[in-house]
Amino acid sequence: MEKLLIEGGHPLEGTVQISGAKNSAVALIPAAILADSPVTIDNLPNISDVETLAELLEEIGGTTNLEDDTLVIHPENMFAMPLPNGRVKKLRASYYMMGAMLGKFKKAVIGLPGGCNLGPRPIDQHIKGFEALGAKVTNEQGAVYLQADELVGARIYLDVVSVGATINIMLAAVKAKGKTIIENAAKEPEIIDVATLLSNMGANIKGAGTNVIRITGVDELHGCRHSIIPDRIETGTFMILGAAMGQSVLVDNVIPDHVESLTAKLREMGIMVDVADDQILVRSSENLKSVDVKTLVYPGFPTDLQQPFTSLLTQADGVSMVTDTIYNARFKHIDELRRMGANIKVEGRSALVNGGTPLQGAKVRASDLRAGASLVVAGLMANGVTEITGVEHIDRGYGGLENKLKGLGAKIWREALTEKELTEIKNS
Ligand SMILES: CC(=O)N[C@H]1[C@@H](OP(=O)(O)OP(=O)(O)OC[C@H]2O[C@@H](n3ccc(=O)[nH]c3=O)[C@H](O)[C@@H]2O)O[C@H](CO)[C@@H](O)[C@@H]1O
Ligand SMILES: C=C(OP(=O)(O)O)C(=O)O
Repeated sequence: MEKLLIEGGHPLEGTVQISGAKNSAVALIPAAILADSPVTIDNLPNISDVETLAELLEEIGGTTNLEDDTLVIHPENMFAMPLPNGRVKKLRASYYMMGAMLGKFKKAVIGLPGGCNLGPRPIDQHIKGFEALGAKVTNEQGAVYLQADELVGARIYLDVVSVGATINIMLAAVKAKGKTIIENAAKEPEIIDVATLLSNMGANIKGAGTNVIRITGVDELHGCRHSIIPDRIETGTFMILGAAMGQSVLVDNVIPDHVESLTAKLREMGIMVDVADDQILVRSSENLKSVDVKTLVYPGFPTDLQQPFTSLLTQADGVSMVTDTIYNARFKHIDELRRMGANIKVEGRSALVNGGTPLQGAKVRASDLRAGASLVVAGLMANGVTEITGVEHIDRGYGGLENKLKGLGAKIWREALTEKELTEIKNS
């Protein structure tokens, strides 16, 4: 196990290339199960979630070949191998194995997923969708058992707007008999990306990116080649870093529309944000203004940027209120920011950030992926050295983070954990 060390206070300058989107990649890889010939996915991020999913595909008899940022998936010999334990617990997106395997084999056994601990993350809407398509679903000893004689299209209204449920139902429905209509569907760009891949495989999907998705089932899906959209959360993280420490940070290979809510908030804070076709230039400012922010479903402010954005707000003048309407317990980073000198109070779903307190380097722990991002932002702004453990969470979603930051002039490096630190973590 490793830790990240950051010597704070160095300005950032230069260009950073954004990788393919994690939350697309982790759905596109399971989607390939549905094809009957090879699927090639380009622009993959170099993250552990991608590795874990490729390994899961191998467990069910597939072969995968990862070279640079391209993954070739051979689904021809896959079978309905039960996956009740093991790797499925390492990430959230293993839930897509349910929809994809149900769609392909009409049965699946998948352990309940892992992923970031953000408070309760039920999958009742996924199950509701599978059942509406005709599957019998039971939950036994921490694994979900799915079985259908045949899948038949249905009208499914999501009680909660859910990215995972929308994609999972699409995966299960593309080969079902007849028409499926998903109402109150999520509209995130990653959903359009998955629908694009499935359509290129031969699926018939209309309305992805709106709140009603119509799918007409087809008998066969074939292989194809697909390039992943840029990661809007990595884009936003580097924009926040630019706002925090950037003399001038050019975030390259992005889709600016996907981060409009963040661009607007940064401008409200007094940050200069220049938007071009596929690049965003961010320059910090001496006087950051406090702002209130509320996370919402897309195109609202993304919950996945709430934590890194909170770190930036610690340096704004005045009090900012951060409200997470998606995950009410996504505040595990706050205690760690307090260790670094931040003045933040959590009240219910909101964090009140009393800005303008200088941050000091400290030993902190990333409890989840974006908590890790928030501590990296804080560490770069702080005086002295910050040591971040829990790096395995950061590695689930940010590929080559140190190299990208070093390229901008940051002083950041990795070290192996000492025996004492390993024991402390085990006992905590
Ligand atoms: C792998 C992946 O793509 N992860 C993203 C996905 O997670 P994930 O797909 O898990 O998130 P959802 O969009 O499903 O969750 C949104 C809200 O709906 C609730 N809910 C969800 C499903 C369900 O069956 N029942 C239910 O009540 C959740 O508890 C949460 O409060 O979208 C989240 C919200 O943008 C992001 O933070 C995650 O980065
Ligand atoms: C919450 C996240 O990831 P996951 O859903 O994979 O846990 C995230 O990417 O911020």
